[in-house]
Amino acid sequence: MKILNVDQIRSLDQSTIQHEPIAPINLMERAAHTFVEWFVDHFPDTIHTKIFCGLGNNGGDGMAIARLLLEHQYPIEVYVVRYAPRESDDFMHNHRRLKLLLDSIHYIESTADIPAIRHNEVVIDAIFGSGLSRPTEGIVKDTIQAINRAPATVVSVDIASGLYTDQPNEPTDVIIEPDYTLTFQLPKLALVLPKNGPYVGNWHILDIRLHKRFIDQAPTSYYFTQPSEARLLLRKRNRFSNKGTFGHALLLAGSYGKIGAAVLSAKACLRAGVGLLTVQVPQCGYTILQTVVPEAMCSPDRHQNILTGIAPSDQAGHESLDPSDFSAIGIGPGIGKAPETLAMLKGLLPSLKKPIVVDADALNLLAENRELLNHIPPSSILTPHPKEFERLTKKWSNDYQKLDLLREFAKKNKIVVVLKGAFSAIATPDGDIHFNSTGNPGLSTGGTGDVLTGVLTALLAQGYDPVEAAVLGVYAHGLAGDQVASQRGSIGMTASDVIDALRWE
Ligand SMILES: NC(=O)C1=CN([C@@H]2O[C@H](COP(=O)(O)OP(=O)(O)OC[C@H]3O[C@@H](n4cnc5c(N)ncnc54)[C@H](O)[C@@H]3O)[C@@H](O)[C@H]2O)[C@@H](O)CC1
Ligand SMILES: Nc1ncnc2c1ncn2[C@@H]1O[C@H](COP(=O)(O)OP(=O)(O)O)[C@@H](O)[C@H]1O
Ligand SMILES: [K+]
Repeated sequence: MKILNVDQIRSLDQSTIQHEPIAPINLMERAAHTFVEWFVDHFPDTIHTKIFCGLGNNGGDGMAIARLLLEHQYPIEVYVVRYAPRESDDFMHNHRRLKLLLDSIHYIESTADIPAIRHNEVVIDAIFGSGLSRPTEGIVKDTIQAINRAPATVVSVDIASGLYTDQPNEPTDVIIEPDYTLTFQLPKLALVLPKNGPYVGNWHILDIRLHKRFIDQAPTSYYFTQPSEARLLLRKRNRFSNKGTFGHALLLAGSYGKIGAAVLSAKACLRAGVGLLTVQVPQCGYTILQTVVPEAMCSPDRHQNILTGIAPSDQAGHESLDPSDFSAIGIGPGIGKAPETLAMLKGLLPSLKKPIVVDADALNLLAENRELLNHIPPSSILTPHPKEFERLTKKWSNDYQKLDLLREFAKKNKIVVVLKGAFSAIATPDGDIHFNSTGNPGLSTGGTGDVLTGVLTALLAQGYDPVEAAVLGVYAHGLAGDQVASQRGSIGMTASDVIDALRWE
């Protein structure tokens, strides 16, 4: 699903009005209807609801929502924040209709007009939507602060009032902090950025049937992975397949005290459908790996405690590995940053031809030896969390700048970069960014990144195109986390739970 910018959204509204065709006021009515459908599903009709409206079309939505909630018998109060002398036409239309049904509509012109808001109430925030063009001030700012101080549940219409749709806010901006955002038709860039967490809450998309052809043709570099899109990426298995069909992956993982990282990646790699798996671990990990992941072959490193190289045969009879024998290689989980491990990377990278997966300390080694980036095979997948990404690039001052850095880094190095976190951002060598839609805070626990490395390595080994592998793998990883959360809650989720919950259907 595409993410469009504010100008495109405005044109999309116009295109819908022109081509469907539909009168603007009826489009507003449709938006209000979809909002109310969601609202009725989530809140009983006994709940006291205060609706705060601005004077533009977001306020118009609020007026229409108020009327529809009245029809559903909700006890509502409506407050119009009078910050300017002029209202939009569609606001005025809905204001007139509401006045016929509601004895009193309240107007907020000074702080004395702001009502007390109690904990057992719901606030609907319809002050500003995508039309926000400057920071909130005066009576709007006072009203927003009062709503934020109140213990009530807050639901924002389209986007929290005060939050820009596709550009950074200043830290001093006053913005509604909703529990829910119900956004129309398409996700907005602001909704997937970490710093905006408090101004977004749980957000959902309401389909208001805006002009599909316009959306299909609109240029964008931002996408949000929908379940149907992820499902389409999944390859069907041939009845006559054999284990050779699904590739042979090599994982280079683990060091003394971090063999668990190797175990987790290995198990996840198998659960993501790889045909054959070899794991190279330091010798201290050999027995562990052979015991807990018997499905994987294990190649012990020459070194007892760290990884030092894809070893040629030695006197102890350790078999030599040839990187070109593997359909995909994943490097990094738990490997540490010993000089010998760096030497291994330096020796290995230039010899590789196929895309690989690079994670964790392998990324930190790259950050400290940036010339190695030139030897990463094209279309490889790097999976930094924000701190690792900062080490690879530089500090950013806001999330929008971070996205620019991410895009440039992926383009310049011709690689796929998965910047992990809530709504992980996957940057492609072409400069597109796909935000993941699955996952939850339960995944913020040690080892889930190692699981992702195993999953991505398995998908590459099976021949998935690297961008598709990243989009599908990150989606499936998050979905597994959601599955665990729905069964046992998100607190206390472990990386092993996530592996067990991986499903490919
Ligand atoms: N155009 C359409 O067809 C539809 C629009 N819809 C609603 O319309 C909203 C956008 O409406 P508008 O474009 O009227 O804009 P808003 O209602 O978001 O804002 C109203 C106006 O306030 C002014 N303004 C911006 N920032 C301000 C500030 N900080 N202080 C004071 N005034 C400020 C601007 O002139 C802006 O146009 C969407 O978010 C959505 O809720 C929906 O009804 C769906 C259909
Ligand atoms: N709040 C969150 N919502 C969704 N996914 C999350 C959240 N926090 C972490 N994750 C996911 O969990 C994984 C954590 O990876 P990482 O930070 O490398 O952990 P580790 O190094 O401990 O394995 C990533 O895939 C990330 O996207
Ligand atoms: K709003």
